[in-house]
Amino acid sequence: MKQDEGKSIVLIGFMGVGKTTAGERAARKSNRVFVDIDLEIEKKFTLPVNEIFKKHGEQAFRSIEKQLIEEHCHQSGHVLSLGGGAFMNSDTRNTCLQHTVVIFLDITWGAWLNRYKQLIDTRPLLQQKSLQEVEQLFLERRQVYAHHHGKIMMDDLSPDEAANKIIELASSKKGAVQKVSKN
Ligand SMILES: Nc1ncnc2c1ncn2[C@@H]1O[C@H](COP(=O)(O)OP(=O)(O)O)[C@@H](O)[C@H]1O
Ligand SMILES: O=C(O)C1=C[C@@H](OP(=O)(O)O)[C@@H](O)[C@H](O)C1
Ligand SMILES: [Mg+2]
Repeated sequence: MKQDEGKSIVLIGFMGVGKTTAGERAARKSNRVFVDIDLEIEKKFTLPVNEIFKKHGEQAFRSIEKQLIEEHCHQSGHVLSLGGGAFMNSDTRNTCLQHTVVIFLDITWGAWLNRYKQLIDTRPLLQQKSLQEVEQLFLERRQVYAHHHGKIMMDDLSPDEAANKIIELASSKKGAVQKVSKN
């Protein structure tokens, strides 16, 4: 990687927190290339995520997801929005933490609940679960998202405000991240 281009920024967090929306804006504002991993998976299967889960199963989705993140993590100067489940894979997690600046977009359960209805049609994992089970998943995953280089609380942020914070936080973390990657 050319040092002056900088590491890519990887956005993690629970489904619906705003990784795709804020990531696209952060990339545009900072002249970086934006990659949404879900969109790349959809292009590979030529199907929406929901249909991939139905026709090919979650395992097939996770396998391509892992492969695509691995490829994109080694590019410099990009903004990558991951799907909310991608970081549960320990290989993916370690690759991202080693080669990119990982930013956790966090949200409280109460604020997330306001988005639930607008998410359910397009997020297969929400369709199979009661609200209580979704909350359990939210809490479990939050512990895994705790492995990050920086965190932004999204409750009261517009997509543009979140994008500005992502750019600011990523540039402030550059030194610390370079130190980690040398080990
Ligand atoms: N900062 C925000 N404030 C309010 N709603 C948002 C915000 N960011 C995204 N949304 C809305 O929440 C939904 C999920 O956003 P999305 O970017 O797809 O999240 P993710 O990629 O984390 O699943 C979309 O309907 C989007 O319009
Ligand atoms: O949390 C998950 O396991 C998933 C999150 C989704 O992405 P978003 O986090 O962008 O909604 C998408 O990858 C798929 O529906 C599975
Ligand atoms: Mg997304």
